[in-house]
Amino acid sequence: MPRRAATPRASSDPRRTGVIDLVEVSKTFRTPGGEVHALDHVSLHVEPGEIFGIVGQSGAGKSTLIRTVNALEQPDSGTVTVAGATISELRGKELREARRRAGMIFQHFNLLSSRTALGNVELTLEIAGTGRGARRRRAQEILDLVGLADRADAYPAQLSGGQKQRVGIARALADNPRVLLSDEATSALDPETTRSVLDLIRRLSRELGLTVLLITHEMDVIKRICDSAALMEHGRIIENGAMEQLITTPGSRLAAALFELGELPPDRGHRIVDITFTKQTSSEPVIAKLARDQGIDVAILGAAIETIHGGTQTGRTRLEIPGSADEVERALTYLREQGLFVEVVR
Ligand SMILES: Nc1ncnc2c1ncn2[C@@H]1O[C@H](COP(=O)(O)OP(=O)(O)OP(=O)(O)O)[C@@H](O)[C@H]1O
Repeated sequence: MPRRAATPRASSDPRRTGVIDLVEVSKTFRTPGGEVHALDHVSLHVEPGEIFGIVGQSGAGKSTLIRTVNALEQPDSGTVTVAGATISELRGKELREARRRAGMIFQHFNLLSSRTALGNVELTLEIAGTGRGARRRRAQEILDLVGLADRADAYPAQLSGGQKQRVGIARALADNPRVLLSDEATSALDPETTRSVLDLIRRLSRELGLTVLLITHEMDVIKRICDSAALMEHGRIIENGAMEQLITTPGSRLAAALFELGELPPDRGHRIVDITFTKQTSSEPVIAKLARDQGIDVAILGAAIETIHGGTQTGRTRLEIPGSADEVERALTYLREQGLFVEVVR
C-alpha cells in the first residue's frame, strides 16, 4: 500500500503566527449540480519573507484559497490572518485598509489598456489616496525596481508579455504591501520570460522582505523559486512543508513530481529504492563504492537532478537491488551510512 506523505509542518497550530495564517478555513459553493467543497478545513502558515507555492490540478481550490487571502471571498468558517489582521472578520473601512497589506498579480496581467505603464502603477496609489506628486515619484521608483524605467510611457499594447507582468508586479507593490499574491502569474508566458519573471519575484522578495503566496499548476514554478510548497486536492491540503523537508518525506507526491523517474518496471522480485542526495551532484561514486566495498551490484533505473529553491542541487536515483534479503539489507544500510535519504519503493 502506498504510504501517505507526512505533513512535516504543524500548520494548524493557531498559536504560531506567520505573515499569512489560515486556520481551518472552509468554503462551500452551492451549485445547481450540488454542493462543491472548494476549501475543506484548510490550514496554512506562511513565514515572513517566505515564497510559498500552492500546486494542484484544475478545480483543486487554489483560486478560492488565494481569494480568501485578499478577502475577495469570505470563508464559511475558519480564520484568515494577513500581516496581523484577521481579515475574515473585518468589514467596511477596516477591511479596505487590511487589503492594502497584500498586492496581487494575475495570469492575464489585468492592466488598463487606456493607461501607460506609469499610469497603471499610479492607479494603486490613487486608490490609496496618495497625492499626485508622491504618486508619480513612487510609481517611477517602483518601475525602475522592476527594470522598466525606460518604458514608463508605453501603453500595454506596446509591451511584451513579460513587460506587462513587470508592470503588474510594480502596480501590486506600489503601496508597499507585506504580501504579494500571485495567481498563475507566469502561465501565459513563454519559458524564458517565465524564468525572468520568477527570478524578479525572488529578487524582490529577498530585497524587500516580501512574503509571496503563489498558486500554480506548474512544478517548474515551485522548483525555481519556492521555499515551501503545498499540494491541494479536492479542497484539501494533502502535503505541506519546506522544500528540503518534502524531498526527504517518504511517499511525498510533491517530491515524486519534482523528480520524474518514470513508471516502475515489471516486478522481478527485486527491491527497488529511491535515493535522494542533496550534497553531491551525482550518485555514481556511491553506487560504484557499493559494488567495490560491499560486492553488491545494483541497476540504475532512473535519475533526475534538479536545482530547487534558487540554487540547491538535489538529485534522486532509482535503483534495483537484486540478491538475497541479507544483501539488500546491507546495501540499504550502506546507502544510509553515506548520508543518503533512502526510500523503499517496492
Ligand atoms: N463562485 C463559484 N461558484 C460555484 N462554484 C465555484 C465558484 N468558484 C469556484 N467554484 C468551484 O470550486 C472548486 C474549486 O475551484 P477553484 O477555482 O478554487 O480551483 P482551482 O484549483 O483554482 O482551479 P483552476 O486552476 O482551474 O482555477 C471547483 O469545483 C469550482 O468549480
